[in-house]
Amino acid sequence: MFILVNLKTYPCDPVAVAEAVRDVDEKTDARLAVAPQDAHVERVAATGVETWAQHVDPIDHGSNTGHALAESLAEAGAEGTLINHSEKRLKLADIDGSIRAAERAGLETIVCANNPAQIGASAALGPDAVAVEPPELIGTGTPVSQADPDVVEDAVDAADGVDDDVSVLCGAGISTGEDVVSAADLGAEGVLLASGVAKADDPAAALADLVDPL
Ligand SMILES: O=C[C@H](O)COP(=O)(O)O
Repeated sequence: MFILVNLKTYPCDPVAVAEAVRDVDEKTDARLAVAPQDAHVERVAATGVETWAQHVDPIDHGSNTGHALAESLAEAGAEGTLINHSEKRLKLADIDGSIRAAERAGLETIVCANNPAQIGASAALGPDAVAVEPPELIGTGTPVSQADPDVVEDAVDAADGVDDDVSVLCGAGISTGEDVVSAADLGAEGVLLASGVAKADDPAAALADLVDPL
């Protein structure tokens, strides 16, 4: 299982969380990574943890202001990027452009989507993976893999129907190892989570619990 911890703009210490993720990653067969804010990518990557960007824009070097350039994030140490997160929605043409920008910079891609229909459309654009996240469950602590298993299974079917090389993750409310096991049982190859680690009193303990049953 791939466990991607999105730090969003939570007021946690990104380096401390990154070090905890790195330490847990070294003790489990699961693959763990962290997606910090752009300003923290370089410091987080320096810990040795697999580091992801939260977003890239569909742009190239040039006359662009206030954008996230894929090449710059890759140079800072990012190995992959989220695209179209529920909190950073893009138009279809921009999702396509962001995937192409990420590919140009050598970044792995996960396109997020609200539901199985959007997962199918996203898979058709050829990312490495897609992640289904019902927006109403994000940040609630109610795990999508247990509260809405159909949406995960339908997302897996939707992606497989378009391109079975595209991996499917699920996210929203995931915070325990039991939630991760439920996601795997539904066919997800990974989980995307945030508050369960970034807002935990003890992120290292929360991470240990996430991988314990794997
Ligand atoms: O990127 C992560 C997802 O939006 C899930 O967030 P959450 O784990 O706080 O529900």
